[in-house]
Amino acid sequence: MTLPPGERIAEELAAEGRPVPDIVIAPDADHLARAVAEALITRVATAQHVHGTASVVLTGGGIGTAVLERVAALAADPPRHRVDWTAVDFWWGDERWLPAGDAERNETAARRVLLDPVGVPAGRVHPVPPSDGPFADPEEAAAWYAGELAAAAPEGRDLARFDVLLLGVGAEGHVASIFPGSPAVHDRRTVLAVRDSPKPPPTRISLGFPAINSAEEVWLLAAGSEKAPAVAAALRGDVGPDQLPAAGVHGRRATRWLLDEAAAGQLPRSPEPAGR
Ligand SMILES: O=C(O)[C@H](O)[C@@H](O)[C@H](O)[C@H](O)COP(=O)(O)O
Repeated sequence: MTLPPGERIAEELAAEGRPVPDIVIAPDADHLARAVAEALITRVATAQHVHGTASVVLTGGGIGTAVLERVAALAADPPRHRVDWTAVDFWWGDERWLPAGDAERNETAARRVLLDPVGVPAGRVHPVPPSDGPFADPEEAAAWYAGELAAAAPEGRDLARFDVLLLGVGAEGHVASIFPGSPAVHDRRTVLAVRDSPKPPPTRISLGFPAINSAEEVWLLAAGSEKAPAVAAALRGDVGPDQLPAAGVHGRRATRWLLDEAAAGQLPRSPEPAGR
């Protein structure tokens, strides 16, 4: 599999003194999902080696779910992939405010394709509350989820440790349920209710920037040519997070953009080697 790095844009960012994210470009969405799944398993295994446990924040969306399907397939080959699935905590970067078990909930998809097949224990799955749960409205549910994140904080930290936080990227540059020009962009809370989302359903709960950017590693996933303008603008840094929320996220230790060729289509590229 060819995964050429986005060398030229990295050089440009470095020349401007801006932090250089890691850019990986896979040939297509299928190869991307496989490559991200392999990388995620390796990262989780490493975190377990160091901390005894690992913690992953999941995203909704097509490529995010495809990655989890691939992780489940790889997990069926334990001699190659030694992850203890009973020692991985799963949180969500955003959720749709819908009843438990609704097919549109990010939790429902994640349980079906990965969490149930690999046998993650209930106590390690931390779903955002559903609309038919104990909370009267998404604001109350968001406040409760913020409390859960705080309660899981290791000593010396305010929030649970996130080893990897996955984020799909919308064509207009949204991440989690932080949409361009919405109040969520400026909200400093760790978890917030989102109303009037331009992407259905309209009511959602999302981590805010402070929680997203507390992750050790943030992995932004994008496949398809409709994502190319947002990806290029976010990486060039010429548009701020208010217009392009994807431009406002970064991990404490690493920020990785994991793209397919189509989503990377508007990035500056190194010249083709002579003779090709
Ligand atoms: O619940 C959601 O809708 C999301 O978490 C959302 O932020 C998603 O990740 C992006 O819209 C990308 O989705 P696609 O990969 O399907 O384009």
